[in-house]
Amino acid sequence: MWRKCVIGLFATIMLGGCQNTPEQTLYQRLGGQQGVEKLVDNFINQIGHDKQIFHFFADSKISHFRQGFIQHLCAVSDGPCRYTGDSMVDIHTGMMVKEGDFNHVVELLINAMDDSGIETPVQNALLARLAPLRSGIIYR
Ligand code: HEM
Repeated sequence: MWRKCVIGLFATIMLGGCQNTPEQTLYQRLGGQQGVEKLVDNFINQIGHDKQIFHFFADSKISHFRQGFIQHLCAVSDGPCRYTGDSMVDIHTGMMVKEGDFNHVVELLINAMDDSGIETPVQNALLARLAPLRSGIIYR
């Protein structure tokens, strides 16, 4: 009798638990809008202190880059945004970004995610979404 009750209770908790915890989007796992904005601010801070990458941004308007990158990350992570900026190819054409530069920017993004306290599985999920963009960014 007790055993049946315990099993019944366990099943109820498990099913209830499933119903109450729908799968989170990557955007939510990044901390939503606040989390994405903090991540981009940490990323800009990383770029600002980096000798290899900073020169690419020397003529850029950082407030415009910030808004565009936030919107792009929000859209890429299934957040409630639509990216309205130029394509990755159009933006990065003429920069001649080398493979090593791209890899270094990824490292800076990882540093920024560490600074934000984003957990490794969430970091990996975001990097997996950005990796396919590589060919549209390098050697253009
Ligand atoms: C996964 C990698 C990358 C992603 C997702 C990405 C995404 C973006 C986006 C969305 C913007 C537009 C922001 C706006 O609206 O102004 C942008 C701008 C820019 N990106 Fe990237 N980017 C990546 C890698 C790189 C790399 C490797 C470099 C150089 C080493 C770079 C250099 C720049 C520069 C200089 C701008 C500003 C252009 C301007 O001032 O108009 N990006 N990027």
